[in-house]
Amino acid sequence: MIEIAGLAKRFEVENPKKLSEQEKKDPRLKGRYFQSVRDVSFTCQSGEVLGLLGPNGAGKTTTLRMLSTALRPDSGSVLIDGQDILANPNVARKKIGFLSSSTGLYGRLTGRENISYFGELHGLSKSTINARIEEMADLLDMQSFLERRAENFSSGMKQKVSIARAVIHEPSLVVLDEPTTGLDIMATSTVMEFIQRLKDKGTPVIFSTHHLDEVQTLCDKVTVINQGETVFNDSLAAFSALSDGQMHKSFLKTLETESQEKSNVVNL
Ligand SMILES: Nc1ncnc2c1ncn2[C@@H]1O[C@H](COP(=O)(O)OP(=O)(O)OP(=O)(O)O)[C@@H](O)[C@H]1O
Repeated sequence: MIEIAGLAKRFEVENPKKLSEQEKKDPRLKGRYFQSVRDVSFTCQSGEVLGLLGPNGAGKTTTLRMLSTALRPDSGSVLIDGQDILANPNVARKKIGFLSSSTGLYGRLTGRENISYFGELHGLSKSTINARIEEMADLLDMQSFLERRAENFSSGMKQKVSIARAVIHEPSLVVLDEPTTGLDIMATSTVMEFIQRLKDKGTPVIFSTHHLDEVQTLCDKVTVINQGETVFNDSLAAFSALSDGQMHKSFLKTLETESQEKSNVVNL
């Protein structure tokens, strides 16, 4: 189980001229700092899939990077199975499988070598790595390109190898930043089936997405972030009930939530 409470992260603005027009008007901009994440809280238990939603720039990636220890929060806590991961980042790296939206593959290595390299970094034996790769090659439909160099992979091939690489060590929590962005329908459904399989095994999965159909199909819980703050945190059923099952309307409704009402909506 993972418990996140009161996460916050601000960045120093190096060049205010480079801010977008939207960022210049954003209430999170305070002098020389942009408060990307102001107050984010949610929990995800064994066997649950949590969908993290929010408009562009809401703070989803920043939040997921803090969970994965790639970024250190300014305040707040992250507990995995009761362990404080901010105090024990190495424990966290063993327990979490993180798919970042920006990490690339090594182009000169084959798909297999890219995955294997991460397995070695995690201290797995050659035989364990090979067995895991075989299993994931089937689940993620990678057999046809596993021995090819990654430099000419399509987006779908890259994403499948990146996912396999992120979970090679069988982490107890999987965090995926927009896992299906840019993928075609076949690759998307393979990735979704893979998430479903993790769920069936009892592994909690947290993933960010802009695709509400994925949330409807896979998620038990929904967390919506707007301008760096949690504005909704409850079950999929409660999210759906905000607007008689019309997911996009539910989403828009959560964004209308005033801060004063937040404490009523956020149900930790
Ligand atoms: N290293 C950084 N330095 C300065 N500002 C940053 C940094 N990282 C993120 N931000 C800003 O913080 C805000 C939140 O960014 P983040 O990438 O977390 O949003 P997001 O919800 O993942 O958006 P999207 O849906 O577009 O991927 C954005 O305005 C972004 O420009």
